Amino acid sequence: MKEIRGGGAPCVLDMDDAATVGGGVEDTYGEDRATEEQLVTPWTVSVASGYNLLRDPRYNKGLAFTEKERETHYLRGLLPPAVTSQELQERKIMHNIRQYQLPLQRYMAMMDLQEGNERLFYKLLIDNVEELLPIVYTPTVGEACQKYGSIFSRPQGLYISLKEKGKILEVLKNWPERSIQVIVVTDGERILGLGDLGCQGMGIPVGKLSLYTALGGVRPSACLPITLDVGTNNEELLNDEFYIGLRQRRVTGQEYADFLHEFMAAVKQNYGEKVLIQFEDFANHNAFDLLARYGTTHLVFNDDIQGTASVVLAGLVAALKLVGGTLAEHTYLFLGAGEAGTGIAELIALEMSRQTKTPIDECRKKIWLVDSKGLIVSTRKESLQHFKKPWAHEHEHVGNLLDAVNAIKPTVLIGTSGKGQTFTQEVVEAISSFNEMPIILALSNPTSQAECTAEQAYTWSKGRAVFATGSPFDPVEYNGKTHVPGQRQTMHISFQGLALEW
Ligand SMILES: NC(=O)C1=CN([C@@H]2O[C@H](COP(=O)(O)OP(=O)(O)OC[C@H]3O[C@@H](n4cnc5c(N)ncnc54)[C@H](OP(=O)(O)O)[C@@H]3O)[C@@H](O)[C@H]2O)C=CC1
Ligand SMILES: CC(=O)C(=O)O
Ligand SMILES: [Mg+2]
Repeated sequence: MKEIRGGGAPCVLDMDDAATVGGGVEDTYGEDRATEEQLVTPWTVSVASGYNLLRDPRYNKGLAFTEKERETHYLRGLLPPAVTSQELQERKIMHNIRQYQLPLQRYMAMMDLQEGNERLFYKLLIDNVEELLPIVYTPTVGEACQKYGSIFSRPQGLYISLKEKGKILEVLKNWPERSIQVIVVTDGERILGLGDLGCQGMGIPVGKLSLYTALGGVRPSACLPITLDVGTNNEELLNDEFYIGLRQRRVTGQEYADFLHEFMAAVKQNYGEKVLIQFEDFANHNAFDLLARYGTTHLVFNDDIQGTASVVLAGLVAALKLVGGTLAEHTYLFLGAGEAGTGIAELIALEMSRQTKTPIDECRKKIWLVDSKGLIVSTRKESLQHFKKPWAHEHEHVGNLLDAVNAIKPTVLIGTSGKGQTFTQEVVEAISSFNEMPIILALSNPTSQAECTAEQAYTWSKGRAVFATGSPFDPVEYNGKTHVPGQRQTMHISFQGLALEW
């Protein structure tokens, strides 16, 4: 047995109950065992009770507090008399959320719930994942970030700005939780395909971490969303009176590197070396360097480079069962040669190399990428960013995607450009003219930035495309056949904002 003393009465925990459950973090607060019937002791600094308990999202149960709990925790009179189950509360909230016409209103309702009753929020998310994922993550989170200054009510994570330079460790200590397992951090420079949203990128770490809990089972108290505010180059935000970040342009070079270094050191000092730091939506001129710099000293992961690659490879392996052939027998063409594009390309090449025992350089030759200047070819090598160089193959200059499709004749076309409507009718018809079942992945987020819509992909390929998107699309009817996840050979990956449908 051990005794924990807060400001109120001592609480006695059975040590077996406090045992480590997963990831090496002790379940100090009893969250792993919490059910609706059994209220875990509501520790804050002291045991929360009465009015404070109702305002503590981690322990608030709203009208689901039982008569006994209302008595024990000084809640009498603070709640209306009805006692309702969590299930009834869930039905009520879903009913209310569905009344909202605008996705952003639904997003705000979900954020309110997260701030008011965390367990109900996660129950809702888990039970209605297909419906609510597009609300708490892409596409709606993109609009939420664009308007974050206007809709901001309460902070949901840590904001660490240049004002805190030299004091980042102290700032981390202001966060109420000690046992952090996962940090998702952004500097807001490449939010989905929407560009630099500065401090308002906070919606991304908050949304991604809610998926860690809802889909991955990581305790909410072990998750920490962080936004590093190093300024923004978004003039519209700098001139927006509601903007919540620093009103200055981004710092770069040594000043940026020093700030990031202080942050990385402070995280390790405060939470130990086992905390996972997930970099999210950094611009590529920083993302690759951060991963390389901290890959050997910290437990780091870049979702856009590495996470995307793993779900796309998994999707391709599944697609090949339908289309036929091995990874090495296919030819790949990417639109977009940044984090997502080169990250996916590298993992495909690695797996191809593993499967065929062929040197990776040879495997890379099956993969071609187009960036804003055209096909990446060897004559451009000198001027290319380092992460593009491995993809500079021998070929004459090709200036645009349509010409590249006709020249390379890919069997797989992958969009990671962040630019909407770039898989035009000509492009889809071209790839469909020499493939019975072209694999087309329009991965850019949010929906407005998708390279093409599901309807366009199925219509222009005459229903033959094996199609996947980054943000979800409704089922499409083409020639009397409904192309919908769950019908035909369907696979659906809903993590990482990726919905693969075929
Ligand atoms: N579905 C998913 O799970 C994921 C989706 N994404 C999405 O992928 C997109 C890109 O992200 P990321 O790779 O990090 O971004 P980057 O900025 O690193 O890369 C974008 C790439 O697209 C190229 N590009 C931009 N516009 C055009 C154009 N009109 N024609 C040809 N190429 C163009 C850029 O060219 P240049 O280098 O010449 O500037 C660059 O190579 C985003 O929309 C993001 O939301 C990202 C991660 C996961
Ligand atoms: C899904 C994701 O991580 C992105 O679009 O950036
Ligand atoms: Mg991302």
